[in-house]
Amino acid sequence: MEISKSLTIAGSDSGGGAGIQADLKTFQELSSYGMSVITAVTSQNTKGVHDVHPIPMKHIASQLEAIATDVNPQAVKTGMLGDMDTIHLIADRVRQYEWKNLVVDPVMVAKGGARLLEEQAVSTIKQTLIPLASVVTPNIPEAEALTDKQIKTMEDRKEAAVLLAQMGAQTVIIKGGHGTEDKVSDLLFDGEEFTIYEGERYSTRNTHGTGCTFSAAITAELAKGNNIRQAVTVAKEFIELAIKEDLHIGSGHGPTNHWAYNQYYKRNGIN
Ligand SMILES: Nc1ncnc2c1ncn2[C@@H]1O[C@H](COP(=O)(O)OP(=O)(O)O)[C@@H](O)[C@H]1O
Ligand SMILES: Cc1ncc(COP(=O)(O)O)c(N)n1
Repeated sequence: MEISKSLTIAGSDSGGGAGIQADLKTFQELSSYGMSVITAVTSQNTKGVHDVHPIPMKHIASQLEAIATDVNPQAVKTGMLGDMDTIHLIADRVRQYEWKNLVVDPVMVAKGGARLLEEQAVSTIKQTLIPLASVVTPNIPEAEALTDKQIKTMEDRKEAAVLLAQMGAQTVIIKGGHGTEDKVSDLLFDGEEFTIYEGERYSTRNTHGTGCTFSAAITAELAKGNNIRQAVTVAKEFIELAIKEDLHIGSGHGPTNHWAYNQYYKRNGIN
């Protein structure tokens, strides 16, 4: 059996809940071999982001090259990119190496409020990365920033999804974690049809890294050859269980439980 390979291009979270660490844990749990290109090292814990050290461009490029000249990933995701130059570099290399199944998680601001992307770089994401995306996965504030639209209702979300598809993304998923409804609903638009993935909204502070984990799960499933709807179905179940069965680590916004999906299936005797 050929092993699927997934790559994350993102920031490191020393606290282990988001960024590269969440992505690699998710790839591992979903049986896809994980690789990483680190764009920045954050000094972070469940209480917030305390420091950010951007990785020099030259070294981001050499990490990308090291991967491309040896092991080809079947799916690639982006997370924290920091600035315009990094976005340009990554878009350029994704094209050059002909990497397919690009999942763009347009990370802008951490749950604690720290900016992880400079404000002027929002338009660079729109112009250079979204046109290459198989899937773009903004949360509601990110979708607002990318479309310059206020999003209050499901109709607003649908209009924003259409705008993001017009920017060139093949599939758009506007995540509903920041919504105010009792249920949490993620809206998928594939250029033709809307699908709403609705689930329980769990009341917990342990949601650090939910977006990273969700997009990493989509990436791992695409790397295995699944289509986007199959990938989102698994990713929804993975993130729901990771939030529901929370771990209570740290004194702030704790991480999600990356073991929960596999433990659930073991407990229920399903393989
Ligand atoms: N309290 C919650 N209960 C259940 N699912 C949630 C909750 N918060 C977020 N999610 C799910 O986690 C994923 C990430 O959502 P969101 O929080 O909107 O993204 P981000 O972490 O990028 O801000 C989505 O699939 C969303 O539906
Ligand atoms: C390195 C890194 N990447 C992404 C996030 C976003 O995660 P969240 O929105 O849950 O804080 C983060 N906090 N740190």
